[in-house]
Amino acid sequence: MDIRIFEDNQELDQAAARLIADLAKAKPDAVLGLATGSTPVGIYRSLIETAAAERVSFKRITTYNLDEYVGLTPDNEQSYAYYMNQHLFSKIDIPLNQTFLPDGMADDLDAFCAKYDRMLESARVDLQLLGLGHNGHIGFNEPDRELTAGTHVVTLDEATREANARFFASLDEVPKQAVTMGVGSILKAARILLVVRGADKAEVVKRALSGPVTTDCPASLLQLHADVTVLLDKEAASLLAPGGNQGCSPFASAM
Ligand SMILES: O=P(O)(O)OC[C@H]1O[C@](O)(CO)[C@@H](O)[C@@H]1O
Repeated sequence: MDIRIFEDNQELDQAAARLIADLAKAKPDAVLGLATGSTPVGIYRSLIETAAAERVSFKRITTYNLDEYVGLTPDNEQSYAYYMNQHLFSKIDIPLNQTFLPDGMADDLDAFCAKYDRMLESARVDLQLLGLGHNGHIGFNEPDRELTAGTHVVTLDEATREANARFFASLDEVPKQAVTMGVGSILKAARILLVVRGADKAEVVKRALSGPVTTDCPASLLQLHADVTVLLDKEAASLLAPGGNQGCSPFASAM
């Protein structure tokens, strides 16, 4: 794992945006796996700026998002479809028919999941952006005795609903279910970019990067992937042993 630690959150955003922009330049028809939540907001802002400054085109890029709430229409401000349009798609030149998210409104969710997996199979993700939940979830793959490889419907942990309630008017409005790519699909990406910020995630960062590989912490499965880049702010990295077994040079810092 290539772990980079940043003193400055804007530099972290720029570093993540740089990786995505460089991929789009080197491979104009690249397939991106995208994430939502608070973590990528600054990354998308920085990517939009970089794309404008360096004339990076997304016209031939295809994107697949990790997850979506069940029961929220794309025009619902809390849906991840709305989030992606607001924070990225409406501000770059990507054709919307090349952007894909799980459909949490599908009449037959299981059939939709199978279809999403077929799409992911035929378009291998070049770079998968990931955030990290406090309980170690990636996408909406919650800790469990067993994890699911493919796209599936998941019942959200109460802790996840509570963490995400800040985006809704009340906890009651947070959907109880979501559709998420499975860990198998996530691990199939050629390269993974995990981004984590904040002291409140220091413990789970330590578990994910240097703890045992276990379904109790789905992000720990990333240790099995050959090409993972991790961008952390110094608070999120605060419990990692300097130069320890997570393969990290302390404060590799801003590139
Ligand atoms: O960036 P945040 O808002 O802390 O969310 C972290 C994780 O939670 C999710 O948004 C799902 O709850 C993930 O997609 C994300 O990786």
